[in-house]
Amino acid sequence: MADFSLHNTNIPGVILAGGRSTRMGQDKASVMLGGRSLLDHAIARLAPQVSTIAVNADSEPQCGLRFIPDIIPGKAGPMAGIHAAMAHAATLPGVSHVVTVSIDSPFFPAELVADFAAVIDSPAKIAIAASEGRPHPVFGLWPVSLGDELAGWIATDEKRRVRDFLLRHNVAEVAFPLHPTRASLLDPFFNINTPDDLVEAERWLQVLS
Ligand SMILES: Nc1nc2c(ncn2[C@@H]2O[C@H](COP(=O)(O)OP(=O)(O)OP(=O)(O)O)[C@@H](O)[C@H]2O)c(=O)[nH]1
Ligand SMILES: [Mg+2]
Repeated sequence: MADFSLHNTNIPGVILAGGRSTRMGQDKASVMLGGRSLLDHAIARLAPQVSTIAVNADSEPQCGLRFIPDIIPGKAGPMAGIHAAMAHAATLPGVSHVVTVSIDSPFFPAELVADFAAVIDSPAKIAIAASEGRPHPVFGLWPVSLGDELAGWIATDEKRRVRDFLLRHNVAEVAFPLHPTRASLLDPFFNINTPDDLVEAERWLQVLS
């Protein structure tokens, strides 16, 4: 039997909205989808699942939520945002893990945090999302105790690929099913990186029940 279980009433969430948005050509947080910004989509989807929400970005978003910039300078990639999330969550009382979601996947599962929490059976375990056999490691539940180690890894690893960091740890990959719509099945981690992806996301929004 597992000797550790996570109470999913005290898991803070961080929306990862940093990065360069090169392919989109504009800050993804303020990109509009179905009349709402991607930031508002992420907040609406995450709020029922977490105890608090903070936004990791380069500049303060106009949403009134706690703003946590990268601590490690130089746009070091998604792991820098995950590091900022861990450092922030480590200041909150009684918190062992923090969940991260990406700003550019607005259809992520409503059960994300509950399904992550269910597989955490030791304090140092990481859970990351997968769909259709592919991992989506920016969607993860991270032990806040890994903050210092992650900072050291970012400082020394050349490529700073999330997958390489995960290889060093106890990780559970949680597979999420495709989501039924009035058209075909939607990958809940559908990712908006380009203006064309945004057009496709608008089409998905029309057929979601
Ligand atoms: N904090 C932080 N987050 C980042 C950084 N780079 C990417 N991200 C986040 O990581 C996730 C995946 O980002 P991508 O879509 O791969 O990259 P992007 O920089 O937003 O866009 P591209 O420049 O088009 O690759 C998103 O949630 C980004 O906000 C970074 O340097 N710092
Ligand atoms: Mg992306």
